[in-house]
Amino acid sequence: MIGYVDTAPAPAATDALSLDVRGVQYSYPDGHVALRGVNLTVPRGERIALLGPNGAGKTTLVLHLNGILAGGEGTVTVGGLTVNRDRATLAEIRRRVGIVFQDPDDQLFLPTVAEDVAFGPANLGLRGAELAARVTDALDAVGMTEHRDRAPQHLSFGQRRRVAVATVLAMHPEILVLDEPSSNLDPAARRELAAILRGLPVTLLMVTHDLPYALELCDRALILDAGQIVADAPTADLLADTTLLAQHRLELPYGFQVQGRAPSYRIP
Ligand SMILES: Nc1ncnc2c1ncn2[C@@H]1O[C@H](COP(=O)(O)OP(=O)(O)OP(=O)(O)O)[C@@H](O)[C@H]1O
Repeated sequence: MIGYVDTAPAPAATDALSLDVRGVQYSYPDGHVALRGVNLTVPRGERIALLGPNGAGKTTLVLHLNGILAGGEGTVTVGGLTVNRDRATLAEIRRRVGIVFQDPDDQLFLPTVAEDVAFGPANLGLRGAELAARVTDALDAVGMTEHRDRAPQHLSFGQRRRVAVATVLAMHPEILVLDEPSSNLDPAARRELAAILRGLPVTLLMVTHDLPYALELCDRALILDAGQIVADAPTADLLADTTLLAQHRLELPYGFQVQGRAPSYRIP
């Protein structure tokens, strides 16, 4: 085990604790074991990068955070509420944990941007001025106000990703989970999205293969490999440990160097 890997018992539920994942194991119906006992604690307001090679279990873990996947061992708690199959609980969990999937087209399906952003809060029962304010604020937060009456399918990929973020922000989530937020963005769009994400007052968990993006946005990073968290440390320390990165098929871009405490942060 490397870094500050969390093997401690679950801390008591507190307002400062946004997410707690305890002993989560999961096998797909075909018997493939994807998660092998994941423990993870995220204090409110932290920004965390979830790194790991293809097939490590990152998406499987993310899908446990709002109950899309369940049924294995262990528990997931969001702001003190345990994820389970109860309908009322699931609805509240899905409000608290907003997931922005890699492909924005998975989240945009209505004729206009504003309607897509209104869809979630309208389902929560919001109407009138309150609903309008949710839409306006969410579009403002991602810099898409001027596009509110356009058809999502006429927007660029980068614009659609911003709208997908807005659809989640309109739900006032406690935790924003992003799957590969920088993929397919040009350098300017990548930088602009980073500025938006940095300014959001939410707990953020970001799955990414873009290690410089993880460094830019997240103070803390985890490596998940073969269904287990194998490192949990300040992002700079973790990315400075080139041996560790190589062990888990992670690579920094050519010429990119990180100053960190590697490998002194390792627990022997
Ligand atoms: N529906 C499924 N049925 C069976 N096995 C699956 C299913 N979905 C994923 N897996 C397996 O579970 C493991 C974890 O997959 P997962 O998609 O969570 O990895 P990942 O870390 O998100 O990978 P990537 O970086 O490629 O997106 C993989 O070995 C994968 O083959």
